[in-house]
Amino acid sequence: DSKLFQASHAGAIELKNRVVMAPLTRNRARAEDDAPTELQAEYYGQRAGAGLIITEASQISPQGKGYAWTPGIYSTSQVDGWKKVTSAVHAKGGKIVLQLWHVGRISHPVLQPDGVDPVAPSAIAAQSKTFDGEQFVDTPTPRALEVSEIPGIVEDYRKAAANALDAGFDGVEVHAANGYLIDQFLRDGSNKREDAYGGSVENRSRFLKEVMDAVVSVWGGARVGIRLSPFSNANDIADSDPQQTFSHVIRLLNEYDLAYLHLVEGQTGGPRDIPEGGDLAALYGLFNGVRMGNNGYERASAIDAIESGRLDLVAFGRPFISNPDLVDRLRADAPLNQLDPETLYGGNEKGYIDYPSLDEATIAAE
Ligand SMILES: C=C(C(=O)O)c1ccccc1
Repeated sequence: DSKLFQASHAGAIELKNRVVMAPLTRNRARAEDDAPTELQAEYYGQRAGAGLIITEASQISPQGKGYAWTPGIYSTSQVDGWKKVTSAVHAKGGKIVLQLWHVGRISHPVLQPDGVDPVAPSAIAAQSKTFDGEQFVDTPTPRALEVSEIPGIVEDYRKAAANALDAGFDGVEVHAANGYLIDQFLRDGSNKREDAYGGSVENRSRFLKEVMDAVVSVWGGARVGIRLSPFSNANDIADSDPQQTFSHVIRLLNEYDLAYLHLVEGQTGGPRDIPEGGDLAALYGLFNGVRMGNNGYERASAIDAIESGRLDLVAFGRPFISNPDLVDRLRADAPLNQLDPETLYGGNEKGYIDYPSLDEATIAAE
């Protein structure tokens, strides 16, 4: 058996193998209250063969919502929904952490409470779109946050982290990637503030530090992971020197003794190329804990990444959508179900909980 299938850990979280289900937005939360239901419990329960499941991004507050039908982690009904999910995964011997999300400027007034403008570090629109439940709409120019509003958002992260603890998760992942709020603060393309939260890399990392202080105060570092996408331009995010910015960020993160560092390697869900001056290995090398890599991994490249020591854990996104039993298939080097691109986002159980596992598929083929 390859080391990919051997037991491991992410901080205090014991894992039965080194295969991680990456966070995947599927836009299927219950419409009236953005809460997970039995449908999500079935979906995640089917995928409990993963060493670790990271849930889809879940907004920490109504202000943190940026797409139709994504789940929240700020209300009682949402926590009750997530309890169904964690129970289903634990019943199958799985481990699961929740990804804490605030979209910042990647939203639209129709998705915001009272139709207000989305917020961000600076009033700079992303050249991006979001889905409002009917159609794709351009993300508008956001309102720049007042310094006085920042403690309230940090408190929303703390409360959301506490809600995830109540819901029975094994930990949480802070979503600091893909051009959402934390990433908007980190990168100088989106953060033009002239106060303590902007300018130097220390100042641009201040919001992240305050969020980590809050989340770690609830969970302890050993059950908190973080996702970064140093070289991605998802949602029109950009930085003039990502290697310097993220080297500073990773050194800052070392003080928390986190469960893991999760890096998107290259463009999110796209090419794995690293831009001139970028050095992924150097970034992983700065981190003092477990290293998790994602983006386009397959069986051979995942085995190589683990056995070469370059990574400790490998996260798979799209393969887990169409293969609930991905770990069994990778171990057996069995064929994988193809993904149906039409049912990735939105909809119901079709393309969500109806992908067959190996034994079902074999029986069906007989
Ligand atoms: C949370 C997302 C991310 O991190 O990119 C996301 C959101 C909408 C569609 C796909 C992915």
